[in-house]
Amino acid sequence: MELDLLPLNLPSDNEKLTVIAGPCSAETEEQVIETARQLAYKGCHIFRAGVWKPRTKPGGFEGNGEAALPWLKRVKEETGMLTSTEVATPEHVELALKYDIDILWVGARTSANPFAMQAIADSLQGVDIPVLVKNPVNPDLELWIGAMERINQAGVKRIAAIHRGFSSYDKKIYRNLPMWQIPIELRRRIPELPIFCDPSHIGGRRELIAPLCQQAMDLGFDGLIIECHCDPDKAWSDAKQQITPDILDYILGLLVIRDQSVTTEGISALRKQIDDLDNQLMELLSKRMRVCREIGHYKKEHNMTVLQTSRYNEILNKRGAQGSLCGMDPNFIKTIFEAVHEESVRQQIEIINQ
Ligand SMILES: O=C(O)C(=O)C[C@]1(C(=O)O)C=C[C@@H](O)C=C1
Repeated sequence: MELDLLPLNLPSDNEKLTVIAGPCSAETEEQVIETARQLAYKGCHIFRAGVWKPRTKPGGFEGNGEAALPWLKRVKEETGMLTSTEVATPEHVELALKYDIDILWVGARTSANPFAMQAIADSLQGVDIPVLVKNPVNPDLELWIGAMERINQAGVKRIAAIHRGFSSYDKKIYRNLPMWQIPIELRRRIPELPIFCDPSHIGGRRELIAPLCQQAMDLGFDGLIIECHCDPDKAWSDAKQQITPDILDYILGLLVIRDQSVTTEGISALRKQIDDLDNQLMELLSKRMRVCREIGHYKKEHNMTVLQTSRYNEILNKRGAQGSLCGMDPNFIKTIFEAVHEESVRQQIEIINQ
């Protein structure tokens, strides 16, 4: 199924970029209004605040619920900013609409659950409101697209994806692994779908927000959703990843926004070189596979196993080291040769079973 989309039609902060900013959670009326005022002063057009907070464990602050929605309404009245919040159930949708929230987003735990997505989609039948869908917690592109298809089937055409990274046991650098290849594949599959980056949840730490924003711009993302708090150290949730409106302004000021309208004419000669090199790679690969098939016949005649671990290891180590010397990431080389070996094994298995 293809998504039937319309432009989001959201105000941009500096012509090219849509920024949504505000606290992780709407804690108190004062905190919401103060943060919103500071953001509006810095030229921010869209305010975010979590009202219902899905926490990993019980006992944490789970949001003020409906009580916080009039605060967001006040933000809109007093600053002119659009407001947005996370919805996870049809009741949330109903209440958000009742309080004139302008933009809804669906969180990563909800987009991972088709039943929850369908219930939200059903509650949005006939409603024209932009809906931003975060990637599911697990790196499953089909699930992410499926979540957006459900919303789209309900008649919502202003849809965007939010890349918030993927949950992982390894939290050494990032809170959620960016796995950029997944939003890149989403862009390849649905080029007209706007993609926002959520550097706060990917990074989980203030220091990572600026480089993550830049990376998103380098990849041609359409917007950013960033957690901002008037007093981040005192935040009731996700304190480490929230920044002040001042810092946000500083980060956005330094951001280099790439020009997507530049034509690729100037690099056509270089692309021709790439085409020639790719052709050579293809020829070499097919020559290599021919030799592998020959080995396959030999293995069949001599009743040998296809998998030869010590040779496979030798190749991975040798080529990995060679890759480093040529300025390439050894993991990249490993991935390439793993794939080559996989195909070689597949072809040999076919041969020995003929
Ligand atoms: O050297 C072999 O035995 C091969 O069949 C070639 C090859 C390869 O593709 O490089 C394939 C399978 C083996 O596991 C090891 C290496």
